[in-house]
Amino acid sequence: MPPVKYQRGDTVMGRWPGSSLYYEVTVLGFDTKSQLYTVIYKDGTELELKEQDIKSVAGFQTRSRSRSRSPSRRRSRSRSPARTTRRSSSRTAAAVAAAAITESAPSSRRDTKLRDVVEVTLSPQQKTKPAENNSNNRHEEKEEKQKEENNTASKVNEKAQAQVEAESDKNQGRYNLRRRKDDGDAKLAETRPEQLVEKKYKIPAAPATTLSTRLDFGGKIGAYFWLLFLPAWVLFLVLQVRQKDPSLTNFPPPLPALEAFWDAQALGFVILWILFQALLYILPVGKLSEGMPLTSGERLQYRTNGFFAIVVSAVAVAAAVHQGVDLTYIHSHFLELATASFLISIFLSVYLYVRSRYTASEELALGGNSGNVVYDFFKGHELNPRIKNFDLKFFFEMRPGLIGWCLINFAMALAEMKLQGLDAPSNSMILVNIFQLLYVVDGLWNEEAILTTMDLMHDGFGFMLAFGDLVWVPFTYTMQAYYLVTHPNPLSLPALTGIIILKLVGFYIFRKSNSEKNAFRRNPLDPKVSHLKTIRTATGKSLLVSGWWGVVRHPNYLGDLIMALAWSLPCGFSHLLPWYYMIYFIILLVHRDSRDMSECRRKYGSAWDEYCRTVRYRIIPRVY
Ligand SMILES: NC(=O)C1=CN([C@@H]2O[C@H](COP(=O)(O)OP(=O)(O)OC[C@H]3O[C@@H](n4cnc5c(N)ncnc54)[C@H](OP(=O)(O)O)[C@@H]3O)[C@@H](O)[C@H]2O)C=CC1
Ligand SMILES: CC(C)=CCC[C@@H](C)[C@H]1CC=C2C3=C(CC[C@@]21C)[C@@]1(C)CC[C@H](O)C(C)(C)[C@@H]1CC3
Repeated sequence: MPPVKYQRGDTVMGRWPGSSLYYEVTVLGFDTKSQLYTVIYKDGTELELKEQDIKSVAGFQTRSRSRSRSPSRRRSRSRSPARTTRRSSSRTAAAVAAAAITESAPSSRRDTKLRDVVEVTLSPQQKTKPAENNSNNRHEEKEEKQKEENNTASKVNEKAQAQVEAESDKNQGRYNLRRRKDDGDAKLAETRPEQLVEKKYKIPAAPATTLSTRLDFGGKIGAYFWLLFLPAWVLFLVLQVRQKDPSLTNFPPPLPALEAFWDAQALGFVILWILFQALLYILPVGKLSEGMPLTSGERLQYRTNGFFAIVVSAVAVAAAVHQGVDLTYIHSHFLELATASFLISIFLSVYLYVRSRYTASEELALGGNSGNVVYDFFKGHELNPRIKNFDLKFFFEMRPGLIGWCLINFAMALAEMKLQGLDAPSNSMILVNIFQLLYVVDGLWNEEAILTTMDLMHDGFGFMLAFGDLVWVPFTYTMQAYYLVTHPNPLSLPALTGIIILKLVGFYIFRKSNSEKNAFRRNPLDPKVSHLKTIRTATGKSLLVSGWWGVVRHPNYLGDLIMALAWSLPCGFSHLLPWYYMIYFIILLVHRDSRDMSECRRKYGSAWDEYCRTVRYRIIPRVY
């Protein structure tokens, strides 16, 4: 086993996750299994870092000493990554970073015997008004920025500098990256304005479990559970919806013979469908969009021609129907098609896991790196698996399953007409079809926006997403349409109108909020979002605190949930089954919200806490 490079108690420079900024940290330990160092930043944030994200202090110090500074200023330079003072609070994060890398005095004065570390923090000047316009300080800021730009130390981080400068003229909130409380949900430690606070804290005896290693979904045991439960649940739903009376009193649904699951033709159709979508994806039609910067600073390119793909698919399906292809096959062979998709998702997940074992560590997702085969297989290890320019995660999330969902819904409408002897689908079926088609078309029209979502930016690609994209979406999101085939639910005109209004309201919130965040993440100076208030974070990125993202922390989830309600209502209240999506979606989004909270807290430290204090509710204003 190679020797451990940095020892417990060493003071080194650690990269701030998600950025290329380095701050002074103290090594708390090294986990041989995960090969990660647990380090503590001066503000008290504990993280796990890979060896390549750690550098010795010496390399940084050589560039810094040429600066002449007043003692007080020098003192303030030795603080935590995001520390703010009256003068420095308005500096760019890169400048703060430059500051952070220039001095190392306090913790190098550490008494290693006592294992104490001196933490110096300065409270923000206007902590109670985090998102106010700091225009009075503009001139001072510019001067300060100019000085920082001339400083050779700031060159260490040119990329971050450029990114942050793009945001520097915006309304900026002030933040304080203090030592975080465990329940950092908007509860910051009391701070005294304009006061230098010296704190001492002990290095824990053993490396603390940090947020970056916290395993989601119930950890390793949970991964086993979900691997079995998710396919079993899809099977249950598919068998249940086929029943004449799909109520829970008829549980469990009768299990069909093994042959009923398998149909080679169904497998062939699914493979053809995926290949057809892949072909549309690689066609040099449509825009090439850039993803968010990776930790390396690189940006991947994505062919965002999803709208083109769904239009061509619709034309192809219409042509096939016109040629006499009976799409009700999808209804009558639902189980076989689901089984075929499941097999493909297993095959894909195994491929993804195996290739992730040979992938360079900087291309791996932060999660899905537990060292446990089952957990990593489930959660996904590689962040952006690609075959040449073919991005697998992007493709599978946006194309075969999503467009397949609309195809299945359409097939259900035809099946309803056939089985109920109708000339046209029922109003309920039309609503469900149009609502969900609108959702998918909107997603594909705004395909670029997916590049700023959690899945694309943070999650690895493994079984969970592969199964989610290929099985879960097309075979469970279609439950309402499937249910309506044999369970008609006539709607009165007022009910119909009410449901349409509800859908439109949900859609408006969903679209506006997603577009606002996407526009902001792509270009904070975009006139559509440049007037919004923000909080700057130590990574150089800012957080919106007004507009939609100032109402609740996940306005997009709120809109999505309202739409989900509008999808279930056309099915009436006779059975729970068509409400399954609504119930599942509440659980999914509440869980996603808490995952995102942890991730953002890890990334943004107390700037995130500040955001949470300002925007108190997660999804539903004044309720949750
Ligand atoms: N139908 C379905 O099955 C599902 C639909 N969805 C929908 O997909 C969409 C995307 O959802 P999801 O990926 O979960 O999450 P979001 O699109 O909400 O992305 C979360 C990220 O946004 C950034 N962010 C959070 N708060 C702010 C802020 N105040 N200002 C600026 N950026 C902020 C953070 O990333 P960073 O700071 O790193 O940029 C955070 O990690 C949603 O509309 C959701 O409803 C999601 C799951 C399933
Ligand atoms: C239980 C289980 C297997 C969960 C897997 C979750 C996935 C099904 C979802 C995770 C995020 C998704 C998104 C969409 C579909 C469902 C999955 C893959 C999405 C593509 C639907 C269309 C929207 O417009 C969207 C683009 C915003 C959305 C993005 C997230």
